[in-house]
Amino acid sequence: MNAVAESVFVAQPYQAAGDIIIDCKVDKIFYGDFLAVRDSTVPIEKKKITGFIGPSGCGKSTVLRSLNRMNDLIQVFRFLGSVLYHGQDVYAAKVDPVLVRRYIGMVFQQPNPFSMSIYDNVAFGLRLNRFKGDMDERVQKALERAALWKEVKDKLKNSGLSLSGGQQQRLCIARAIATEPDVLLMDEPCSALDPIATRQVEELMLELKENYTLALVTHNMQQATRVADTTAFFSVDISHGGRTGYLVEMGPTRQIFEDPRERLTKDYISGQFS
Ligand SMILES: Nc1ncnc2c1ncn2[C@@H]1O[C@H](COP(=O)(O)OP(=O)(O)OP(=O)(O)O)[C@@H](O)[C@H]1O
Repeated sequence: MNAVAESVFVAQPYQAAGDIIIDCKVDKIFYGDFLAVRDSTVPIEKKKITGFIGPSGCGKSTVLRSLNRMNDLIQVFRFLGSVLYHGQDVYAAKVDPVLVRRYIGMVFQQPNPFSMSIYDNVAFGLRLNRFKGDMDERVQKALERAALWKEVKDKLKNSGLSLSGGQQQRLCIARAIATEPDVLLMDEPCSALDPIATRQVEELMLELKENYTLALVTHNMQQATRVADTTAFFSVDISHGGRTGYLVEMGPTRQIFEDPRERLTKDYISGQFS
């Protein structure tokens, strides 16, 4: 593909087979004057795992974090487009971003338990939301769903920071699901974990999709093939002297890896650039 063609490249929209829970249409995303992402339509299907892959700087995290307005915390961030969650634009003027994050939760790259007990970590969001129900039951349920309960049930008062890295990440997942969100955004959740802990978190993702919708940024292409139902491949357009990310292709993971439509996708997954 020559530079001019690449500069106007817009991916064919992915026609999702299932229900779409978040319909994200990025026109442009800026950090100050810097155009970070353009022209990317990324539908997130209900109770599926959508993987975001692509070279460094192509905007995977930027798009992921736009889905629950996490980037609002960055002053120079500007989003042009729409993110429809159950048909409602999360960027509409009257929408409270805190409420958006209540329904669309987030798990980060580095496990980041708070410096408090395992129990209090999981109860944190519930208390913030003034949860009035049975706290013990909800904490247990979240830890069970995060496949951590058996390992921590006798030491709930111990600090969350006393757990191993993999356990800490599962604790963060328990904290994120305790408030019963609909969608979990995961930004390279295994990059700080060893292979065994990575496998556990991947298995957990597959279990979680029975109840939740997941979107996952990963650098690890094997991980995308292992867990993602659908994969979105982003690249970087350097044709105008900038470094602007855009969606090249999105489709069922198998098709993206075994029979990609676009040359760029093929080159990336065959390791010809990174
Ligand atoms: N807070 C910020 N302020 C300014 N520019 C930013 C900010 N965050 C990201 N960027 C820029 O936006 C572009 C996209 O970054 P982003 O982190 O979304 O890419 P990525 O594909 O997730 O990269 P990586 O795989 O390296 O994590 C990059 O050029 C990056 O430098």
